[in-house]
Amino acid sequence: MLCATPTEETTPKRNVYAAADLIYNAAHLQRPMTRNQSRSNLYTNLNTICKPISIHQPDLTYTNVYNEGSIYIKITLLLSDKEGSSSLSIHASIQLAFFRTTTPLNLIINSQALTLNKVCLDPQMFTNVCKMTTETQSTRPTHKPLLASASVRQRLLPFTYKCFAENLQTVHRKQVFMTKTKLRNTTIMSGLKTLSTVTVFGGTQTRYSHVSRETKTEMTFTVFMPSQAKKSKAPAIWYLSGLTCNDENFIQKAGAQREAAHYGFVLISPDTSPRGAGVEGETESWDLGVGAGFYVDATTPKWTNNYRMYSYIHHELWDIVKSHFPIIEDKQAIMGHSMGGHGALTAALKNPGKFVSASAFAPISNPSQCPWGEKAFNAYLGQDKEAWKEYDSTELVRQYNGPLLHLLVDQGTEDKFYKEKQLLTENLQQAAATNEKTRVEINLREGYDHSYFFVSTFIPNHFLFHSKILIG
Ligand SMILES: N[C@@H](CCC(=O)N[C@@H](CSC=O)C(=O)NCC(=O)O)C(=O)O
Repeated sequence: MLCATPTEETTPKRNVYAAADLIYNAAHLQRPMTRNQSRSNLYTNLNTICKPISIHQPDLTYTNVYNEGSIYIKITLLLSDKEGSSSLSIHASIQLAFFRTTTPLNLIINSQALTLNKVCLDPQMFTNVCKMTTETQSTRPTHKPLLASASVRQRLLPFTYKCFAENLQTVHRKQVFMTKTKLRNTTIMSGLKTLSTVTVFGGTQTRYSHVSRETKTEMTFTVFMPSQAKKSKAPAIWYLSGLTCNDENFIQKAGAQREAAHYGFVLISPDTSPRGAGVEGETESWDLGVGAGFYVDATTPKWTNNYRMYSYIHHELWDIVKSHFPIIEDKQAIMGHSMGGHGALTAALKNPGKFVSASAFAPISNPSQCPWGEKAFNAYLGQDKEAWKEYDSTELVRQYNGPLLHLLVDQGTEDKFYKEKQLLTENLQQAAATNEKTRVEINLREGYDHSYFFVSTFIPNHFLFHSKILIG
C-alpha cells in the first residue's frame, strides 16, 4: 500500500511513488497494490531515475491498529532524481500493512524500519530490489499479496495516496484506535521506545531505544530531564562514556543527576558503539568494536557500514534530541570520560560554536600516539595517519579557529592508563598552549585512578565549569 501526500501526479513524482513501492516491497511486508500494469515499466527504469536519500523513522503518530490486526505505519522517504537535484526531491509516504504476530509490535516496527534503512542506504541493494521487482512484476503480474484476508485487502484499497487523511476522519475512524493504547508496557514516540524511567532529584531519568539510520542497529540512550525543563526549555550537557561502557554506566555511577537537577540541565548520554551489527570480530576485544566505537565514522570496508558513532551522535541523535526534548539549542555543552573524553573534546574542537564548552575526565588526548588509539584508528580509519588527525584532540586543538573555547580536563595521577601512556594529557596541554582561541584548564588530581570513583569526585567541578558558560 502506497500513500503519498502530493496530489499532482507529474511523471517524476509518479516515479517516486513507484520507488517508494519498491522499497516497501523489499521489506517483505506485502506486494504493492498494483494500480495498473504500466507500473512495471516504471520499475524497469527506476534505478536509473531515482535514488533514495534518506528514510525517516516511522511516524507513529500516524500508526493505527485495526480490528483485524493489520497495522498502518507512515514512513517518509526522501528520494530524488539520479543527479540529486533538490528541486526534484520529494517526500513520499508509504503505508505499511502487516499482521500482528506474537512478536511485540515495537520489534516489528523497528525491524521493518531497519530493513527499509538498509535498502535506502545501500545502492547495490536498491538496484537489486529494482531488478527483483521487475522480474516479479513480469512473471507474476497477478502476484498474491501477502495479506491473508480479502476483507482486509478491501479495507486497504481506499487508502490510496489521495485519501488517507479523509479516511481517518470518516468510516474507518470508528474501527481505529491509536496504537498507544495497544502497546502494552512500552511507549513509543515517533520511533523512540521508552525502556525505563525513574524519578531522581525531582527530575526523570529515562532510557530510550530507536533504530538508527547511521549504525543500522537498535541504539539506546538516556536522558535526565530536570524539573525545570517541565516549564521551559533548558540547557543541555552531553556525556560520552569510555571503553566497555554503555549509556548507563555514567547515569548509575557518576552522581550527575544531583548536579543536573541543581542547575536545571538536561543530560544526554549515548551508547559507545553499535551493538549486534554482526561485524566479524566486533566482540573479540574490549578496546575495539562493541563498547569501543571511538566516536568516529569508520571508513574501512569492514566497519564503515555500522561504526558511525560520530554521525550517529552529532547528526542523528542531535536531531532526535532537538525534536523530542525541551532543550535550548544554542546552549549545549559536552563532557566525557577516557574514550568519551576524547569524543567530547574532538566534538567541540571539530564543530566551532556547536558546544559552548567541553570537559573531560582522563581523556585519550592524543589517540594517534597511544596503543588504544593506534589500534582503533588503524581498524576504523585505515593506515593513512593524516585521516587520524581529524579525530585527535591534540591535533585539532592546534588548528581550532572558532569562538573562544573553554576546555576543562581532570586527570588522576594514580590512573594506570595514564601511567601506561594511553592518555597523553601533557601532549594536549602543550598543543593547546599554542592556540589563543582555546583556554584549557588541566588539573592533575593526586592519588586518583581512572574509575568512576574519580569521575564522581570531580563531577561537581565539571558542572560548575559548564554552568558558568551555559547560564553565566
Ligand atoms: N576492562 C578494562 C577496563 C575498562 C575500563 O576501565 N573502562 C573504563 C573506561 S577506559 C577508557 O575509555 C570505564 O569507564 N569502565 C566502566 C566503568 O563503569 O568503570 C580492563 O581490563 O582494565
